[in-house]
Amino acid sequence: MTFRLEARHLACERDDRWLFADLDIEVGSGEIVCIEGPNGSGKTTLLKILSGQLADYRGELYWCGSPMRQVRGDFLANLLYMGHAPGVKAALTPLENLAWYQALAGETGNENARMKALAAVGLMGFEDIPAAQLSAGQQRRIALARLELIERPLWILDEPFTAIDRDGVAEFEQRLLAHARRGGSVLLTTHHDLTPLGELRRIRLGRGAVHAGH
Ligand SMILES: Nc1ncnc2c1ncn2[C@@H]1O[C@H](COP(=O)(O)OP(=O)(O)OP(=O)(O)O)[C@@H](O)[C@H]1O
Repeated sequence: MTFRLEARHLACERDDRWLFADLDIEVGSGEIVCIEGPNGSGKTTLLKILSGQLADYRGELYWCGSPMRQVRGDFLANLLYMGHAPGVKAALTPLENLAWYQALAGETGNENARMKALAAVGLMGFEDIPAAQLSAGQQRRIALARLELIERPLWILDEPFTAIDRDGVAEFEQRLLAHARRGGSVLLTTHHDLTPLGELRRIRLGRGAVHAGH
């Protein structure tokens, strides 16, 4: 399947200033797009708009060429969004967290697949320990196991590498690349330096560049 998410003339105002204005973005099969910019430049806001979580913006979103409001259900069925916070339930074990993610995605799955996903993110041996007792990086790895477990072509990831160690970042970067090479796509923010690759495009947001002027 080939697909494309497009934003045209996107603009968003916060606190009487434009975070971005007249912004065009496209991401399609096989592409990785990294949104860069300093703290407060609007990266999280932009990813929330592109993943359909915010409505207070100007401009148009299209999924596979159709206006988003007409194809929202299809778009959401193809999207895996991972927010800034890891979104891990502290009282649940890694295995239970993965079962919970699957339930949210409308899937039942099986324990073998969940164990395989945990092994892939380096959590073998920790599967039955409540997440509250795991380190910040291990909790982030539980969240990242979703990428292994839930098959969605478009990944929108807000700071996915927070608290991940250097070797882990290199491994996850390879996972993003493998996803793109299988025809998937990734839209992400990260303060890590990603390896420059053919699949990677960068979009830079500025800080408080334009005042809204009312
Ligand atoms: N709901 C909101 N209401 C008012 N202002 C907001 C809201 N959400 C975000 N902002 C403001 O918009 C600006 C951009 O925030 P955003 O979280 O998108 O930045 P960011 O580039 O992701 O930052 P960081 O690198 O620190 O994560 C900030 O100044 C923030 O205070």
